[in-house]
Amino acid sequence: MAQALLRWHDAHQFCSRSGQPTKKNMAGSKRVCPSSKIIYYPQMAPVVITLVSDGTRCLLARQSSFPKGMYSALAGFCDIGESLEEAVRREVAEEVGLEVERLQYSASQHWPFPNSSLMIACHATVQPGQTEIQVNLKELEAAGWFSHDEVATALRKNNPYTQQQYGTFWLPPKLAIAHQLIKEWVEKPPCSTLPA
Ligand SMILES: NC(=O)c1ccc[n+]([C@@H]2O[C@H](COP(=O)([O-])OP(=O)(O)OC[C@H]3O[C@@H](n4cnc5c(N)ncnc54)[C@H](O)[C@@H]3O)[C@@H](O)[C@H]2O)c1
Repeated sequence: MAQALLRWHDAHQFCSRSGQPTKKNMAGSKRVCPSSKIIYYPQMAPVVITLVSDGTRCLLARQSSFPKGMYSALAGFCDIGESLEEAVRREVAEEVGLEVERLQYSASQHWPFPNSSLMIACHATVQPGQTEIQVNLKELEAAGWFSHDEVATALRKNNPYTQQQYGTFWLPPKLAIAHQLIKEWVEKPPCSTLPA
């Protein structure tokens, strides 16, 4: 959190209107341009992260930049003007070609890498019978459905060091909200849902 704030100050040294240097306030909570009087506040980008389920399986995906063997839930930045529900539906459709039927909010997390994001985690379901995925290879390297047993076993054994070595499937570490979302699904598949 402190590092994220320091990075934000470092990247906002100049006013985008006047081009003049901005000044940090005593608390470090904002920067002001003495010339244009514009006040700059630290910002976070909202990101939706969604664990899609068809009732019995969950959908996990990986990007080529992920460590070898690691699969996670689908994530993507919210666009300007979008609601959380719209962002979830768009991201799931764009990345794997599925239509979200229902969604349920789970939790949120500040994520400082590489810049500040507010991760908004949701469970989503698709209609049984409409589960054929079309992986968008511009965004993902691979995606697939995983059974409850496969995911529960991966969670129990989750050790990035050995699993990367053997190239077996593993999940994000505990500090990531993706891990909590997957754990939640394994322990108690969501039952109360909101219309998407
Ligand atoms: N905590 C977790 O469990 C967890 C899990 C997955 C992803 N994440 C984080 O979520 C974020 C988004 O994930 P992703 O897989 O889409 O990331 P990504 O870094 O692959 O970004 C995808 C694309 O979004 C665009 N982009 C970058 N910054 C943006 C911004 N501020 N607003 C709008 N678009 C932007 C870029 O074109 C980028 O290529 C990343 O910061 C990632 O680290 C966190």
